[in-house]
Amino acid sequence: MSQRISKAACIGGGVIGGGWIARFLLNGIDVAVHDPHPDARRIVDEVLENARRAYRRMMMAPLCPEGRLTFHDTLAEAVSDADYIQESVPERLDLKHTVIAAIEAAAPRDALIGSSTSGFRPSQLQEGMAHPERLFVAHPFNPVYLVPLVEIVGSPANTEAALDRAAEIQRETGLKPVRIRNEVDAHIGDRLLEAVWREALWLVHDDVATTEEIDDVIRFGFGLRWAQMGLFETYRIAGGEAGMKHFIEQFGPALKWPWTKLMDVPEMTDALASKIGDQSDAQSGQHSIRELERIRDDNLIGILQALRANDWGAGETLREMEDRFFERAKASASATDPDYTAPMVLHETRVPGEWLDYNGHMTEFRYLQVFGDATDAFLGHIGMDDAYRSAGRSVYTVETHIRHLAETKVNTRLLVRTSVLGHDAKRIRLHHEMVDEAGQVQATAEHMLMHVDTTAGRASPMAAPLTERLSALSPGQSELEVPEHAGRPIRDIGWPDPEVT
Ligand SMILES: NC(=O)C1=CN([C@@H]2O[C@H](COP(=O)(O)OP(=O)(O)OC[C@H]3O[C@@H](n4cnc5c(N)ncnc54)[C@H](O)[C@@H]3O)[C@@H](O)[C@H]2O)C=CC1
Ligand SMILES: C[N+](C)(C)CC(=O)CC(=O)[O-]
Repeated sequence: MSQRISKAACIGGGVIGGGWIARFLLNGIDVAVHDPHPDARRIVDEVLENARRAYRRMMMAPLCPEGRLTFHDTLAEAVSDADYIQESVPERLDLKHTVIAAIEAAAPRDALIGSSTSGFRPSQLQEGMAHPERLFVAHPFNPVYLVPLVEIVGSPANTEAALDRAAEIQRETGLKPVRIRNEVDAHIGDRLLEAVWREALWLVHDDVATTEEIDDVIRFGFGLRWAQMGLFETYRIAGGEAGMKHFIEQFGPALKWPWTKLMDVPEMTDALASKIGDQSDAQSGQHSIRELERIRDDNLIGILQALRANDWGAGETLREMEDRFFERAKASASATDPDYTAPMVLHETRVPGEWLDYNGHMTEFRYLQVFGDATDAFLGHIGMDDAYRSAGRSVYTVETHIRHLAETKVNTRLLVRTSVLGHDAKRIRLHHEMVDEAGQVQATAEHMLMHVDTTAGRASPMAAPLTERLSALSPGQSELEVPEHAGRPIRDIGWPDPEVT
C-alpha cells in the first residue's frame, strides 16, 4: 500500500536538512521548515537550486510538480500539520532531546519522527519520550537528494509495523531504505566510513600520503568497485573461480598483521588540522563548495545513470523513482478533464542547460523527447496505463514530422498543446504545438500512432477505455481547425541545375 506523505516538516535546514527538504519537495511533498539560523532560507535555496539542476539532468521522466516550501519561526508551527517529521539538528544528544520533546508536544499524534543522527542509537534519542515508538533513526547520506541510501534503525520500543511504514515512506521519496537489524552506535555506514577515515588521517599524519593521493587511491581504484558491488561481492570475484572461500583462505591471515591502526586515532593537534586543511586547499581550493557540489552531483548522476542502464544497485532505485514520476504524470494527465473544443495542455516542462547544443539552442532530439512525453501524457489521459498494457496491448508511433520554428533557449517553460486530427479503430493522428510562456510557437509535431497487439506483434483495434475516451473527445476535437501544415511532406527541392550554378 502506498505510504506517500503529503506534508513533511524538516527541523534543521543545514547540510542534511537542506538535502531532505530538496528530496521531499522534488518528489512533490509539501515541506514546512524550522531553523533559527539567520541564513537558513538562503542556504536552503542554494541547496534547492543545485538539487533542481541535478534532477533535470538525471531524470528521464517528466519532473512532478514541486511541493510547497514554507519557513516557520517556531518548531510547533512547522510540525503542527505534518504527517512525517525529519529532525536534522546538530549532533548533540542534549539538543536532540530538547528538539524531539518539542516535536512530540506539537506534532499530530500519528506523525512519525525520523532522526538524521549519524551516531546515536534510537533508544538514546527516545529517552524521556511519552511515545518512543514513533521515533526511529532515518540516517541519510550526503547529498540526500541524490544518494538513495537511508538506514532505518529502530529500538525495542518500535513496532515492526511502524518501521515498515517508515521504510515505505522513504521508498516513496526515491530512497533505498535499509533496515538495520539491531541498533548499534553509528549504524552501519558510518562505522565503515570511520574506519577508513581514521586510517586516512594516520596516513596523512605519518607523511605516507597527501589528501589528494589518498583520494586518488579511492576514486581511481576501489571506489569504482564499491559503487556497484560493495565489499563482499567484489571480494567474492577477487577469490577467482573458487570464490569467497578461497579469498578468505588467501587474505584472511593478513587481517592479523598490523596493517591498519584500527581504533587508534591520531591526536587532532592544530598542526595536523592545518596540514590536512592546507593539503585539502591545494587539492580543491580553486572551487567554491557550491561548485564542488555541482561537480559531485554531475558525477553521481553519471554513475546512477550508468547503473540504471544495467538496472543494478542504486540504478534500480533511480529507475523505480522514474517509473513513479511517469505514473504520476499520466495520472495527472488523466485526472484533468480539459475542454475538448480547444487543444489539450497535458504536458509541460522547462529547458535545462544540458539540452542545448553548440548553436546555443535546444538540440534536436530533445524536441522529440518533449513531443514523446506529450504523446505519453495524451495516451495516459485516454486511459492507457499498466493494466491496459499488461493485457498485451499498446500504442506505437509509426510516423513523425517535426517542424522547428524558433530557437528554444535555456530555461524556457514549454507547454505542449495537443489535438487529435483524427482516429479510426487502430490509428490516432496527433498534432502537438510546443509553445513558450508568451505563447510563441517553438515547434510542431504530427504523429501517426498505431494500436498494436504486442503479443502477436501486429496492428489491432483499440479497446475500452481508449475507444470510449476517444469517442468522448471526438466531437470537440473534430471542430478544431486543421493546421495548414498538417499532412504536408518535406518540400522537394530537387537538385541544382549544373548549367545554372
Ligand atoms: N553532514 C553530513 O555529512 C551528515 C550529517 N548527518 C546528521 O545530520 C544532522 C545534521 O547535521 P548537518 O546537517 O551536517 O549539520 P549542520 O550544522 O549543517 O546543520 C544543522 C542545522 O540545524 C540548525 N539548528 C540548530 N538548532 C536548531 C533547533 N533547535 N531547531 C531547528 N534547527 C536547529 C542549525 O541552524 C543548522 O542549520 C546531524 O545529526 C548529523 O549527524 C547525517 C548524515 C550525513
Ligand atoms: C561525517 N558523517 C558521519 C556525518 C557522515 C555521515 O553520517 C554519512 C555521510 O553522508 O557520509
